[in-house]
Amino acid sequence: MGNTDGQARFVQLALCRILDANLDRAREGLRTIEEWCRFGLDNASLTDECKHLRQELAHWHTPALRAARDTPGDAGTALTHPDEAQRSSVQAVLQANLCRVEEALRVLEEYGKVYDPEMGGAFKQMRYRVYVLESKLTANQRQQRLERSRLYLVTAPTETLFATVEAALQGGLKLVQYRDKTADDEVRLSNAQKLCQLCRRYDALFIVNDRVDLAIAVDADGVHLGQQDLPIALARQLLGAQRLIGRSTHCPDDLHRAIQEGADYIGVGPVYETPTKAGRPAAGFDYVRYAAAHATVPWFAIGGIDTNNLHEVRAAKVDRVAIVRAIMHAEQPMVTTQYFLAQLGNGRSEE
Ligand SMILES: Cc1ncc(COP(=O)(O)OP(=O)(O)O)c(N)n1
Ligand SMILES: Cc1nc(C(=O)O)sc1CCOP(=O)(O)O
Ligand SMILES: [Mg+2]
Repeated sequence: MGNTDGQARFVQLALCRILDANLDRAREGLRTIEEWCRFGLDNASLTDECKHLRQELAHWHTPALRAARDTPGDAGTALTHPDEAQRSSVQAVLQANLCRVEEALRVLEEYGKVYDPEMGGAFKQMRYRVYVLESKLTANQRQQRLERSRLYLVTAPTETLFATVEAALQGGLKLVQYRDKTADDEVRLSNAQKLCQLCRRYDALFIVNDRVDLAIAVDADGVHLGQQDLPIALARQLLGAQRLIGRSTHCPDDLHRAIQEGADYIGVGPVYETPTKAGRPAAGFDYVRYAAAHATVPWFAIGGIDTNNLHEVRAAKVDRVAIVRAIMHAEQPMVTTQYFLAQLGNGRSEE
């Protein structure tokens, strides 16, 4: 009998320690996420949601559970994973902390059911709220990063593909599209995988041209679709709400349709005729100025833009440009990228 009592007390104590440790874990993780929502994203509603979740956790974190804490006797405190010592980017910090919160809430849900019948349901509900937070955070992150991008490198299949893209990333580029109209799928998949990893290392968005299947396969940030490519609605179904979809536009009708169909950004061009898109006539500056006045999503002027004509393009109220040859064929892609970025700056072009 005494033994059974002892066992029951041991189980109760272990339960309290599990709940205490996971309440701490979830609260710390949420606080880490909250700081980014507040100071990094300046997003009041996401900040508020983190705070409310933390307050609800605090409500369950009773003195009885805290009293069970035995940090010196906890065999787990010395265990760390090498990944914890180093995070490659803010994204990695957020991802790790979202996982941490979700895992902790799952543990709280399972063991909480034994401790207090109301705990299971409460933590389950919180876990779903964290999934929603994660979706909003991911979608918002990509949109915000897109908004901040003024220079968009669209690749061409050169022998120095990876070195050139890496040089541009070292120059500060934050948005890359993999475009290769001729390679076999096997090569495209492998190139897209490598470029995607490269972009992750430099905290840059990675978009795949034309191919929704490749974008999904390599977990890209989005896809770019031309007027002859898949409809946006179908791509959205396949890619989900969080990935970016870009659409090429060549005239005002294209622009309004793309925005109405839910494109996250549009290409506007060709500004000048270009051998990269041989046979397509220039859309010209009238259309560029129309886009400047009417586009309600980020838009990138594209087609024949280089360091010599950038000032003329800027004068047509262009804040964002997409470039193929001027960077892919540059002698010094890093320096050229830095030049474009410096010229594009952060603000609006001269009135
Ligand atoms: C940013 C950007 N704008 C336009 C295009 C051209 O897309 P599309 O008309 O589908 O032509 P291809 O690139 O597929 O030949 C683009 N890729 N990126
Ligand atoms: C791929 C592409 N799309 C265009 C459009 O107008 O939709 S122009 C273009 C080619 C841009 O290449 P470059 O910078 O070498 O001129
Ligand atoms: Mg296309």
